[in-house]
Amino acid sequence: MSAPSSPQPYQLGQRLRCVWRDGELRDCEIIERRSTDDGFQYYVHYSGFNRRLDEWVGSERIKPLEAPASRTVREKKRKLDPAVKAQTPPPSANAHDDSAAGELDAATQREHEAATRVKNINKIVLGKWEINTWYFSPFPKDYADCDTLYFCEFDLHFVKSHAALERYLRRNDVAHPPGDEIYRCANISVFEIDGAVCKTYCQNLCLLAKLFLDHKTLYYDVDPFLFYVMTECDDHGCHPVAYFSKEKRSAEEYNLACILTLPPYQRKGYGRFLIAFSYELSRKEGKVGTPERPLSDLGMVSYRSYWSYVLLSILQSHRGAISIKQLSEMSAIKMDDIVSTLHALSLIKYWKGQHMISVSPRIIQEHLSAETSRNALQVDASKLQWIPHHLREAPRST
Ligand SMILES: CC(=O)SCCNC(=O)CCNC(=O)[C@H](O)C(C)(C)COP(=O)(O)OP(=O)(O)OC[C@H]1O[C@@H](n2cnc3c(N)ncnc32)[C@H](O)[C@@H]1OP(=O)(O)O
Repeated sequence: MSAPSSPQPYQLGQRLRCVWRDGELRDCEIIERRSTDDGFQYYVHYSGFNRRLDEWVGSERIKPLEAPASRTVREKKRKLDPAVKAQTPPPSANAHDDSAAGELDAATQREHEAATRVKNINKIVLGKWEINTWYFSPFPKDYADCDTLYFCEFDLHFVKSHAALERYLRRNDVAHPPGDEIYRCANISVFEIDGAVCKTYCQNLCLLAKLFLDHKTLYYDVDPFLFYVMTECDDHGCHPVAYFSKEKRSAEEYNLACILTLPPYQRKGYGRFLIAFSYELSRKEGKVGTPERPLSDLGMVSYRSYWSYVLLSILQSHRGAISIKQLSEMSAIKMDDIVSTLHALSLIKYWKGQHMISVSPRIIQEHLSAETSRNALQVDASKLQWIPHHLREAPRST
């Protein structure tokens, strides 16, 4: 009798089904394949789900595509609305393909996916955290295929091993990000870092952030940007928890280019705090602002939540009629974002060529009641020490 021949490996691009973490089968596509001592491992993308859920799996989890996806899985997918979708913390969230994909044209989207299809770094160590990454990031060639990268959380220098990090930290006694501390309130500080001055730090921050941002392409050209790093401070230093970047000059009224809350700190209100902070900076500039597009799925829910809260709060305290323009002047939110938010809340009608805000105190109260029961971290504008970039003295040449 001859030995049974080993099964044919699955092919790249093949559509199959894969056992998901909850034991259910989900439709998937094979993106990449690698051989191991026991056979093959496959990098799979789950159809209709965000790429941050892509993962390497053994062949035992893969099944042929015989029957259509089970009704339970399909029905669950359909029932999830954008806010509910992301409620389980990512990357294990049931987050479907993000809105960003819809905002890019199909060719750009295909090109982007081809270039970044397999995650290169699987984990990072940053301060006390070991964090699973979500997406590909273009680290220099020598580091591009490390399973884990080790960062100094204060200057973002990265190395390939724990031992190398320990050696580095013994020689390095910084305990906060570079740049100027422009905000301090209780244990929270925000540092402003100029991309043209602290180039390496800002490039490293972009590379690190790209591990959690799918559709951003700023990595090396950091000179035109300012970076705002939010930290939690204790006796050991100011530990980074979130950041956003902002163009020094934006022709499109962008007041924020990229925003990230590090995964261990997500869902604590830090993203909302930084979004509010970005509008506080716009207010100081005497401008309205809007985030750079495309927004990710998580970016969209965060902005929608912030815009809704701010607009409803103004409407609640305002007496008499109010126009979109007035709302924009009071909030520093761009008019288009106000219109789309009020549409989403069904609080606006288009009548005789004009937008009419139509709202009752009861509806406002209903929307805001969930908000007021939470203890959201607020920006205290009196603690912000900041001069808009265009008003600063140009550095004297020597
Ligand atoms: C312009 C751009 O840069 S778009 C790209 C945005 N950045 C990314 O996608 C990077 C990865 N994601 C992140 O870093 C974070 O999810 C951020 C920055 C988008 C949000 O940061 P967080 O600190 O988690 O936000 P925060 O806790 O303040 O929550 C803000 C709101 O977003 C919503 N939200 C945030 N994360 C989730 C989630 N996983 N599931 C459901 N809702 C969520 C919540 O509704 C919350 O509103 P609430 O206050 O009404 O509950």
